[in-house]
Amino acid sequence: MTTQKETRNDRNDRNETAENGQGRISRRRLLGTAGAAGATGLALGAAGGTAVHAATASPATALNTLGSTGVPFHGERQPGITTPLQARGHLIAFDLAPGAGRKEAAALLRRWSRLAAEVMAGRPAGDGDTGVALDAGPSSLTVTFGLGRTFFDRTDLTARRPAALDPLPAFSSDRLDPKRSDGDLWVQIGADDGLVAFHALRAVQRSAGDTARVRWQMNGFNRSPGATRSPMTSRNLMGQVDGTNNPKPSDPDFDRRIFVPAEGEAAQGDAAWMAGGSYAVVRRIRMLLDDWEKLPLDGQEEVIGRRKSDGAPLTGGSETTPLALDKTGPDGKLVIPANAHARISAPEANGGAAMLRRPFSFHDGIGPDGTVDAGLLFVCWQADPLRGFVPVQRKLDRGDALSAFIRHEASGLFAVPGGAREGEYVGQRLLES
Ligand SMILES: C=CC1=C(C)c2cc3[nH]c(cc4nc(cc5[nH]c(cc1n2)c(C)c5CCC(=O)O)C(CCC(=O)O)=C4C)c(C)c3C=C
Ligand SMILES: [Fe+2]
Repeated sequence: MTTQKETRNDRNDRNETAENGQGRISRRRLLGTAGAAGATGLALGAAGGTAVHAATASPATALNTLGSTGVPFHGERQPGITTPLQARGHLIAFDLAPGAGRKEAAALLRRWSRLAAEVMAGRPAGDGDTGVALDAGPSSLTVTFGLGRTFFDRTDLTARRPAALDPLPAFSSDRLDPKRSDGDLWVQIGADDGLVAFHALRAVQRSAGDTARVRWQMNGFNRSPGATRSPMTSRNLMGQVDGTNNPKPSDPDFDRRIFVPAEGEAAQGDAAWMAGGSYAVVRRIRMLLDDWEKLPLDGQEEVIGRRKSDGAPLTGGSETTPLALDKTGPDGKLVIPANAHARISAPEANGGAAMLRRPFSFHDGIGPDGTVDAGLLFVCWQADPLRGFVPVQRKLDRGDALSAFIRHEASGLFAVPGGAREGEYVGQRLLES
């Protein structure tokens, strides 16, 4: 008989175990880890970030590195923040059901955390597993949990709500649909396989039981690993190389900008439970592709300030060359226009404000107005939205050339607590202290 603790593809490995300091894992899996580490280096090029990979392939199934690459659920930080962009994504927000309070919310987060640890390791989702992910390895699945502003009122924890969850300011270009915005709880699911991602999504939905109801769901995608000759920064649905100037985990101030510190002002008092956590701003940004695609190439490049072919600044060099913001052309005009998106959003133009952008593209067919309903599920991560998303969006709202081609249609801000240690669940430090 196969136990739930076993990997979907790991049934022959039962007797070949070795201690890894965190419990027992299969010897073949340990060997596989070394192989997957090579793949980690490849994957990092897509989004930057670190993920510890544990492979789960057995010789019987000979998974390639895409399927066998796994991301651990337990750790100081939640997965899905610095994990390289995955090919598939689901964003889903829940509201606690009437009558569900702190006790029920704690039980739900405990259930979800257990479930996430299982499916991220490539194991079944418990009794009644749907079988959708049978045959597949973990495929870089990540499940990330966040708490919305209203969660704290529903659970009588208003006094512990961090100031960073104050509502985002209204922006003049907002066209937000409240039904597709906010939510008590938020779950981000990413994987490099569509079936593995869907399997986790359904398991999360079913495990919500009577405690929480789906408020909204959005489905997205990115380029699949291996689709390009070598690992490259991904493109968005406007065709631009998008993600070049993201903060890198190797930057000296990366942790300070993206994660709430364990010590210092931000970690004191009522929000100490957020140590190691981060704040996610989620925006559904529709792209007005019919208008964008009519714009000639040089016009498109001026909107961003970078070449479309390779993402290099219009001032020359390659993708990673810094923008020469002061450079003028023979006509005396700035080569990177004053309203170019890359100029306006740069940290230098925003008092150093920075965020880690980790989006998914979306395509939901044709909208009621007959135009394509596609764009960017913009997800950005920061230690404090007032030093990340807010100042940058304020600036973009006032004079970004890209504004004519996009529409912000939904919005959410979520506190994403630090990772759960073994035996712990996400949010436990808030809910049980
Ligand atoms: C408030 C934050 C931002 C929103 C909203 C946003 C929307 C958005 N961006 C693109 C395409 C590109 N953005 C690029 C760079 C870039 N964008 C932001 C912020 C927001 N973008 C930042 C902070 C940066 C980096 C600026 C820098 O440091 O140079 C680029 C250039 C390549 C890159 O660095 O990633 C593109 C292309 C779209 C299509 C979009 C909404 C749909
Ligand atoms: Fe941008």
